[in-house]
Amino acid sequence: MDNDILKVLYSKEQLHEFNVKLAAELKRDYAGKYPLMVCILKGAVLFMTDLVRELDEYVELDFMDVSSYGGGTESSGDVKILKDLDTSVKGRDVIIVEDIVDTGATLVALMKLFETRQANSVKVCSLLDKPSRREEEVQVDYVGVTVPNEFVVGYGLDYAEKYRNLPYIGVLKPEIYSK
Ligand SMILES: O=P(O)(O)OC[C@H]1O[C@H](OP(=O)(O)OP(=O)(O)O)[C@H](O)[C@@H]1O
Ligand code: HPA
Ligand SMILES: [Mg+2]
Repeated sequence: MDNDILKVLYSKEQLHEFNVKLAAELKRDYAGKYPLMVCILKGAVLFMTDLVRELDEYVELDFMDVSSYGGGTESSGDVKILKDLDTSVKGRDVIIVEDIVDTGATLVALMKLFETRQANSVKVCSLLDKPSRREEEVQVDYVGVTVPNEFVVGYGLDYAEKYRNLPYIGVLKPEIYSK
């Protein structure tokens, strides 16, 4: 897999630092609150499992699978719920945990949904933010790092379902996309 990578953007050590920073912000804002942390599958799974280990607070975890990218690098803009939550969000303080906010389409759909379901509060914690590609206006409350306008893979992020298990985040060699 390493051979397919053009450059590493964030090393394993840097990703750990982002998690420590984000956990400190969440601890400060959610002390004594027992938030419901919603991991958006599949991309956010590695991030959320590392983030919560830095938290040292009571939190509830749930998982939702939504998808808009199919196998490629462009959002279809059509967000489908593939797996819904097990928990009711009514009256809860929800933290949406994302690996990346790109066009914003996924988040807009989720914010609307949780509002309809009467969550007490909904905030967004995303490891990566790519504001250069935004098509929908969304507020990302907690950001690990702002990324350049490149398609990134690793640490949960895929290209055609591959590379999620890379321990770092990087950019693929151009020839990988033409295969
Ligand atoms: O801001 P957007 O343009 O909506 O893009 C961000 C979303 O796209 C990716 O998920 P994807 O739909 O590819 O599913 P996956 O997490 O299973 O890869 C990523 O994990 C975010 O959830
Ligand atoms: O840059 C990205 N990489 C992988 N998946 C994604 N989904 C939205 N943006 C990206
Ligand atoms: Mg994806």
